[in-house]
Amino acid sequence: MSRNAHPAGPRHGDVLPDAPHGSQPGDVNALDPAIWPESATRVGGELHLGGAPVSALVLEHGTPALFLDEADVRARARSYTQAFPGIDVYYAGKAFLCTAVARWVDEEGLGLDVCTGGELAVALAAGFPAERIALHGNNKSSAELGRAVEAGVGHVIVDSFDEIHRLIAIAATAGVTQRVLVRVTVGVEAHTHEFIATAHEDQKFGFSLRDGSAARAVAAVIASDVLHFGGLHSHIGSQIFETAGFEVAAHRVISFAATIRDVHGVQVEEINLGGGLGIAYVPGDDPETPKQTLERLSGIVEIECASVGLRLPTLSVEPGRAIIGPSGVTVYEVGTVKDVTLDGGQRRRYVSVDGGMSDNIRTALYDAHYTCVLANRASAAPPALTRVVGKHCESGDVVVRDAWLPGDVRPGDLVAVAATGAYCRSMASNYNHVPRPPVVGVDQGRSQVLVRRETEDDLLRLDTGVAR
Ligand SMILES: Cc1ncc(COP(=O)(O)O)c(C=O)c1O
Ligand SMILES: N[C@@H](CCCC[NH3+])C(=O)O
Repeated sequence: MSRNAHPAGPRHGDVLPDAPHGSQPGDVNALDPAIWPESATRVGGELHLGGAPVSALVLEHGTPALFLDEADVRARARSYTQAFPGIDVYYAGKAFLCTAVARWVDEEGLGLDVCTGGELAVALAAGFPAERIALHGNNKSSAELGRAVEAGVGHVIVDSFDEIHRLIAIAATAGVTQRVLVRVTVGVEAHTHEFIATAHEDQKFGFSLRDGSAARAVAAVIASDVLHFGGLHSHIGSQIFETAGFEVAAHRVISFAATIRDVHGVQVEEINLGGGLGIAYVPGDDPETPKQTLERLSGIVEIECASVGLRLPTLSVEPGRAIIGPSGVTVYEVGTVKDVTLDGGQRRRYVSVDGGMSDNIRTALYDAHYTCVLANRASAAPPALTRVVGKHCESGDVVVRDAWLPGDVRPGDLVAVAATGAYCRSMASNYNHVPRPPVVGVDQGRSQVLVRRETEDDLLRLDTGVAR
């Protein structure tokens, strides 16, 4: 298992100053359409997002800020629902959720996957139809389960025997029948960073197919008269480019569905193959289109079902990153530029920006790679290999490990980092008491604050002021 979220060998983002493959890119001002949202263009050298110049966006909203291209999010959501009619698509809210995004995906006809009471609260506050909400989580509390049952969520994906017992008690008290899917661990080693692979045996999610826990969980659900067994769920990991893992997962889940039919005489209504579809972060990343992926998954399910004589279940998926990731761009202001001399004499340039690991932990956590550009102007200066770092008191506070930026980047310039829509703001922290940045929707030249910037007052609001 690779440690790297991008395990496919050397690439642009891995280049060190002294590396033999450290060739300079052709044009450091270019915006690769595979990485940037469709509305990202340069007008007179300046980056425009959602039809607005970045200087105007920053004047109004400050830096750092995460700009979300609404049309891009909606188009990606639609590309899933329209790619393959008949497949149910749930947007995985963990990638990023606020009430506006919940409404966008609702309007585009998707369901919503939430995995905590907090995400459920945001979905309900947005008026998201409860019957199209699915509740995940390996440690749902009684309060979270109770809230979900009371709200009438479409299904709960059960993940432990404790939870099944808890849910039976809650549904019985509420006098309702709750539909559930059983999350199974299929034993697949997904080709992604080990922290985001979720289908190998030795981790916390799901019931193992191998040791019989999944069979016992399904039996417990079927035996309960307040739970309705809706089907099976498998999620093998995140930022996955190869579909081989999904093929193995589908094969194992469908064999299990055939066993359930044979043992219990119960037809599996739905098979959810989870999320995990990768996106392009750096040049050369080449994910499949939603249409290609869904066609392939549905083809695999059809073949597997035919081979065991199983009636075709509804297929569902839960993309998060692939819907919201490429639509987000984080814009920072450069504060300092410093060149250091490495052992061996090479120089490395450190460009410090006004955010960092508090608004994007992925570089530090997963060795993730990003693409960035000088945003307020184009520059013809020779490119310099640059490390874009944050303002936190931590040497691992890196936003973009190795980027080619024009050699004349200076304090006051704006740097835009692409593909930050997923798992950046949603995993943001207040480390060093840095207020979290706003999320600003951009569309057709207009911008709207979706989540406002935190203030120092917000930080102090939780501090009771009690001395002891
Ligand atoms: C159960 C489940 N579904 C869906 C997702 C969404 O994954 P992604 O954003 O990679 O599509 C995740 C996160 O990995 C998950 O754990
Ligand atoms: N948070 C991870 C993905 C895993 C999320 C859901 N299980 C990332 O940033 O890539």
